[in-house]
Amino acid sequence: MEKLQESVYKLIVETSTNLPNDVRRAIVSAKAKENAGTRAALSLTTITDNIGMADVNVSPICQDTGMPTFEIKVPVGVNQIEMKKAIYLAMEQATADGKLRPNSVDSLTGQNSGNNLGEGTPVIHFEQWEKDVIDIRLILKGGGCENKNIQYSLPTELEGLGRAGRDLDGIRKCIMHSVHQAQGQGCSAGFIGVGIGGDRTTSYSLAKEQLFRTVDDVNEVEDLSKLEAYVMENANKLGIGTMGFGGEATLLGCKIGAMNRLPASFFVSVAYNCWAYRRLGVVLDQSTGSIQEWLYKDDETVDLNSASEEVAATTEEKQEVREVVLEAPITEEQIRELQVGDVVVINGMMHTGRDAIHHHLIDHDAPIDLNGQIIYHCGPVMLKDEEGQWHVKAAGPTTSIREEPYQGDIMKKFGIRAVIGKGGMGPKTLKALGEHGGVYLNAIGGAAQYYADCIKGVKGVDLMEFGIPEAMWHLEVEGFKAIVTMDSHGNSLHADVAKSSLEKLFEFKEAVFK
Ligand SMILES: O=C(O)C[C@H](O)C(=O)O
Ligand code: SF4
Repeated sequence: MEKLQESVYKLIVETSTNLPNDVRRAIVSAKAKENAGTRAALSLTTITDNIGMADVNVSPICQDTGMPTFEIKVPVGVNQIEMKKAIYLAMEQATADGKLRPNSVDSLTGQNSGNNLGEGTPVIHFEQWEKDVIDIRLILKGGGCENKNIQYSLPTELEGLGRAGRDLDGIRKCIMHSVHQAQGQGCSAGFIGVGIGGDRTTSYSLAKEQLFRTVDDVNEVEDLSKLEAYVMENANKLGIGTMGFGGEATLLGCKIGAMNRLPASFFVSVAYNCWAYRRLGVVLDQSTGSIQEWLYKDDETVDLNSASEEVAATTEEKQEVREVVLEAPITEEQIRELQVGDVVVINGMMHTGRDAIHHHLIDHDAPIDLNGQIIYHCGPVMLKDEEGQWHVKAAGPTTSIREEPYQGDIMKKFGIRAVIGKGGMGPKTLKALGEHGGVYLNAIGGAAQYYADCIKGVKGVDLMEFGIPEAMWHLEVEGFKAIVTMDSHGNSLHADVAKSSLEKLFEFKEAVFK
């Protein structure tokens, strides 16, 4: 198995940097359905540009390279202990090369292991089979979409949909509800895997297994096939849209599996995967470990730009967008002029801050003067060169709602004027934006290459003890674009979309599968 480590390394790099064709086709076809010039179409263009940049740069599509999960089938007699060792070495190498972000954190101390290895990371599942080759599939599913997974225990009452019983229609309601509760926070438009039955653990595993089916795969079970088709048609009527900005494309794939359950239990588990649906596989020679075949790859070069031009030529509808250039330090007056829908173009400095920093700043001083400054909710992939200079390898926004308990207080305490993130924030932050004179800017989740390209210099780093993703990086940017989705006048696009999509969810209350 002398080639095994190298083969696994290639699998990791390709999975992190090169989105499979079935996913590309789904994204391109979603883009074709959005009217040119709308926020949804512009977001999808950023996403397709980002996919292309990751190809060229051979760098992570999204900075969150997720929980690496290997599903492996081996012939009887293959040494699984040796295989694990090779996987660990490949993981370390991919992390050192900036293809994976160091993502394994001690749950009690918060210490980042730095090499993506640790208790429970990576996830490796082995299964024996009768074939004489090794099949390794890898999924890199990020934390933001993982947080939007949901499990239902039937029967239950669902907001907007009423009673969900222990039948196909109850399952239908759970799935519709799951898409609604995710809103844009898992970087919609997304893909869902659904597991019906099992116990709480196996139900979720079954849901995740569905994510290994290709987007165009048709379910062999007739009832499930009908349900998959129903969900694809109707979840997209909720109007949540890409990034939760509203629009036609909310869900790009739905795959459902069922397994037996206990008489007393009836679980429906939904695994939500963002548009950055990174999963690939390889078939390996069992004696050398060399790659014989790639899975989820085909020879087509999917044209990432085709759809937008076609639609631009045939549609007249365009949203008028006002562009405002900002450079820190920003005054309260500048912030008060901004309205939901404006596009802000940022030049100059911004500072990253996410979970650990927000927790820290509540009862500590900031390492720099943050008055009038911009905080970017981002945990980048960084590499240090031989001269000790840091370089940004990937730097998209993280889900902002996690900072909801802290954000308003921190903005007021330090005089911060703008925060950039994705998925929006809640009423506490909205109120603080009004009182203090602050703004929330939504960047496109997952577009880590696109934003890394706007970062022209790393001017320093503080609080490195929190690990690379959680440290405070001081970044100089040029032409960094984000959309005002919460302003200082009490307006929130996120609250509006949550409300209108809930009203639409009510329309799916009546039984469909009797
Ligand atoms: O950890 C991150 O960088 C982002 C995360 O995947 C998220 O979606 O919030
Ligand atoms: S930031 Fe968005 S695209 Fe990236 S892993 Fe998180 S949910 Fe996925």
